[in-house]
Amino acid sequence: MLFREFAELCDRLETISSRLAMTDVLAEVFPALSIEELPVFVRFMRGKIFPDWSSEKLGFGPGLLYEALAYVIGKKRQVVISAINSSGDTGRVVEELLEKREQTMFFSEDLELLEVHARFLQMAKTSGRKSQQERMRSAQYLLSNASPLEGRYLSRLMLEEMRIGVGEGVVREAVSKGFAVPVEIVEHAHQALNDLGEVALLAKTDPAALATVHVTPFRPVKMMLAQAGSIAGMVEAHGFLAAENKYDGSRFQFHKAGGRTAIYSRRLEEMTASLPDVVAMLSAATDHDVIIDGEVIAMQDGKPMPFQTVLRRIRRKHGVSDAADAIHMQPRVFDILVCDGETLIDRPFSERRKILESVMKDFVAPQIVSDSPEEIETYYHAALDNGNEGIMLKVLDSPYLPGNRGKLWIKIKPEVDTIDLVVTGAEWGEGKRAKMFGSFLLACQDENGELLELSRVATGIDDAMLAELYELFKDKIIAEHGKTVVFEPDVVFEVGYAELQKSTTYAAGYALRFPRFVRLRDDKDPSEIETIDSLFRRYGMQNKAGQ
Ligand SMILES: Nc1ncnc2c1ncn2[C@@H]1O[C@H](COP(=O)(O)OP(=O)(O)OP(=O)(O)O)[C@@H](O)[C@H]1O
Repeated sequence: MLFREFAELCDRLETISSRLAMTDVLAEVFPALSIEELPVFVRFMRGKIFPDWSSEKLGFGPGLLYEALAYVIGKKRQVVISAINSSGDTGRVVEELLEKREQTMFFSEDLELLEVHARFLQMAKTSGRKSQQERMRSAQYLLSNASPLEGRYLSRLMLEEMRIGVGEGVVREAVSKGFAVPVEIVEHAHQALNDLGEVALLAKTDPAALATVHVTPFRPVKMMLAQAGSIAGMVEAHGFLAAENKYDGSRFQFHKAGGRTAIYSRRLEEMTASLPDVVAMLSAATDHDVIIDGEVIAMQDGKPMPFQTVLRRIRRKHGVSDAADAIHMQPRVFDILVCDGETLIDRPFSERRKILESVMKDFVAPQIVSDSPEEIETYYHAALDNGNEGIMLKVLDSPYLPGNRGKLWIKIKPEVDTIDLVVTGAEWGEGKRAKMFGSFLLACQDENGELLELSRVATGIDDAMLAELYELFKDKIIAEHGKTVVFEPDVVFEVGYAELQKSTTYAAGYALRFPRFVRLRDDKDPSEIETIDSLFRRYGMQNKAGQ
């Protein structure tokens, strides 16, 4: 497949709003692709270069893209930056700039889809002193040979944001339709493999194998998540339940196989290097090859320390052993996904729990099993008294559903109205804070993952946190004009507020009254932020409550 054909298809998909119509287009294309092209194509559609389980990064930020483009169109970098600053859509700007380039600067070599992919892999692999230059050269090569339309999608791929509205669900349905495999089997395989590219490839080459896929060591799967609910409601629906502390720490997935170990964050980033102490503790606690789910907390004098302390440790890249001495981390494990090569995610939770207890000599999270609302209520208050966030209630016969936020896990915690939003920009501070960011611009998302801004937050951030935020955001600046900076939308804030108001100032149509920073949630992926739908529900509930 030529990259031009891929770009034309993306352009077409961008104009289609019906899910079904999108599915049909993809279901027709998938079977026609070669076995090399299919996984690449599927990942590209979703704006991905690597499988979702991979920690690999292209290492290509907006800065490099602007520079490569400036070279290709024979203009100054500033020309590119101002064009991008005045639009929100980098892909379209790249397209327009390529349209205006002088024809002598266009080398019309047809780019193949696989060749583009190979170049990306090469860009990701380069390391060392000359790596930026090498990445730049590859980007220049690709953009020089690209038509304007190809440029739109090349640049979006480089920044890993496709914006063509093709969600995971559409791809799964298209795989199901294109290769005549039941959609439940595609979904299950996707949960276990965490890579739609490989799922599509298996559907093409060995559909029978799709039904029996395994969770594989060192390919993390998404974590199972919880909804809010009530103790009474859960007991009524299920009778006997498991209740555990809801630890106020950071989620992890620990993998051990064949003498190798690794630990991954909720965002599936490998954290082995920043948590060597936790890895060593977990590894010593079992003689088996396992994939284990848990939460790591920081302890002082027998009490959990604030969640922010845990994240600070995790973010740390240098001086890890000093940090490990200063902050004592403790894992708590509560689920097991694989044991000695056997995938356990489809087994009932109660069985997995028995296996977990039999293979882990330590760190297993305490649990009660009860059908008494009073007993669970008492357990909940004890959990809070011991510095936990609340409790988790889990259905005993539930499978482990990677990435699912369903009713099988319910969280019970004190009511606090906070909201998770992604930071899209900031303003430089004033006076003694002139070298720090003063206020942060926040956004929620619509159903396609488009970001819609809805407030600024400046309150509730102390000097130490401001300094920490500066360190975190300084490498995420995409553009800057005057006092305003635009960030790559990558960091999530949890924000409190007094009230939700309708607004004509912000794109979301709502604004937060008295927003205040509660905490940094850089363990959360931006895809997990508040949606317009849930904002709408919040607004409705708030007004109902006020009547
Ligand atoms: N015993 C436990 N079992 C499962 N998850 C636990 C447990 N203790 C703590 N957790 C944490 O609770 C989270 C599940 O709650 P939820 O799905 O609402 O995530 P969350 O958005 O981080 O929740 P919140 O915003 O309330 O902290 C898990 O991601 C995990 O990090």
